[in-house]
Amino acid sequence: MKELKGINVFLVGMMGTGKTTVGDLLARQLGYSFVDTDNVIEKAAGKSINQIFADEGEEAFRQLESEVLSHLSAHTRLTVATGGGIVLKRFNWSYLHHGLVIWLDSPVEVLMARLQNDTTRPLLQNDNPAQALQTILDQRRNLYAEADLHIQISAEDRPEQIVSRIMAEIPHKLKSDD
Ligand SMILES: Nc1ncnc2c1ncn2[C@@H]1O[C@H](COP(=O)(O)OP(=O)(O)OP(=O)(O)O)[C@@H](O)[C@H]1O
Ligand SMILES: O=C(O)C1=C[C@@H](O)[C@@H](O)[C@H](O)C1
Ligand SMILES: [Mg+2]
Repeated sequence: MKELKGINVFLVGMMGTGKTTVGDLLARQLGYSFVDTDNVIEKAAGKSINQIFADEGEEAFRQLESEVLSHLSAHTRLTVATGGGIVLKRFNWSYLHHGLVIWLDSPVEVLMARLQNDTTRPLLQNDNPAQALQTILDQRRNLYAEADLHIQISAEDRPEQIVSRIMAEIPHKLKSDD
């Protein structure tokens, strides 16, 4: 899309909101390459995110996440699916704000329905994952809201529809910033 002038697009939002799923489709539509920071971290570390959290702890994971983000920011024409917690470090925003940041915002019930049988999110491996999701969203809502574009997602929205909405919104967003 020519209006973007090659700047990177970052998808932020809660676990299960669809950053990886939507990001891959969006990259194709934009003619961009797709990168997922969680996947890059897993490949670089040679182990799963669960294993990184178990062996080294969340803070070590967050350090790796910042390093990956800083490396990616040397490139252009990327659609980046970020980890749900990328917004937590103020430092990360110095990279995110060089691109266009899109918040994919799904209600906790939708996230829960999607992730209830998923064991790959370490922060949800506890007795009450629905409560954990709600607590995390409450802590991060104001941070996600710093995104340039807010896309609200309901249970019926297919990934292709979400991509269409994003494609329609991007030119408006860039124009209004002129
Ligand atoms: N719009 C959608 N409709 C139905 N299912 C979806 C939709 N978006 C994503 N999913 C499904 O929800 C699950 C979580 O999606 P995804 O892995 O893309 O989320 P994420 O935001 O990347 O999460 P994380 O931050 O943990 O990496 C996957 O099983 C995916 O297939
Ligand atoms: O929301 C979060 O804190 C996380 C989301 C995932 O993308 C992974 O980065 C990891 O499971 C942590
Ligand atoms: Mg993901």
